[in-house]
Amino acid sequence: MRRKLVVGNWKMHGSIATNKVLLEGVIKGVGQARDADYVVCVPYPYLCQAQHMLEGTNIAWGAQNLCARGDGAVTGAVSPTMLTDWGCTYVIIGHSERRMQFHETDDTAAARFHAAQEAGMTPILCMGETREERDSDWTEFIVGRQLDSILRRYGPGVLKNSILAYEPLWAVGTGHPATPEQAQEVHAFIRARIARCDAEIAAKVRILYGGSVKPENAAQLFRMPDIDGGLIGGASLTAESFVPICLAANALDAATMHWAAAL
Ligand SMILES: O=C(CO)COP(=O)(O)O
Repeated sequence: MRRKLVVGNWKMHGSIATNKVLLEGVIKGVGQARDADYVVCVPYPYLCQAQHMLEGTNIAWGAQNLCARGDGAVTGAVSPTMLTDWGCTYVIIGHSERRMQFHETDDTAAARFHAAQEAGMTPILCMGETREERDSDWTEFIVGRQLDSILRRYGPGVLKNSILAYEPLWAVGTGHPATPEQAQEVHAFIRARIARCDAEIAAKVRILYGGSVKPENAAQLFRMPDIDGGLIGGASLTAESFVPICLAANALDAATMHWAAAL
């Protein structure tokens, strides 16, 4: 039984004042929801604020990227141990915006994925195809390649302490999410590909869906058998939209768990 997980990716949004309102709202709305896991991935300058406000709550915090190298002469970069110093337990790796705008590759994503784990954090590896790639029927080729960049280097064992996220680029920030069936199809593909290496790990790894998840569509997406929660961009920026998404995951999980326990 996989616990649902909802991760907010604030991207490059926020200020000390607006974060305070947002986090207070999320703590109030989600504080009692114990049947799923919650994380917010904030811009680096706000890690201190996130730690200060979230320590002792049921909401974890993380970063949106890291440098694979240890402390050293790398101007502008942030090392894994700097993140753990601020209590980060999660870090997003290989987001499509990093791949497209900062020329990150499968290779650098793999190195950062591994560096995050070495520092004791849980990496959230993002994968997904563009609209053109989907229209050309390349979805499985692209997502398979992105997944294999990790599997081929480190083997399936590294997935024990990691999260995978399917984020089709055509759904990110567009207001046009994948249908639950479209997302499920790719999630099942990812799980089956891992199962070829290790069936037990494949059954346990959590795979999130990201791309225009909103309160209106979260429950339908989270109900699919291979969708274990969401990676939320725009809708994670206000408590009014983020809390209902978190609660959708919580309610589903509680309901399924009770159902499973009754069997
Ligand atoms: O990129 C995303 C999360 O990482 C998804 O963004 P949106 O929810 O704004 O589509």
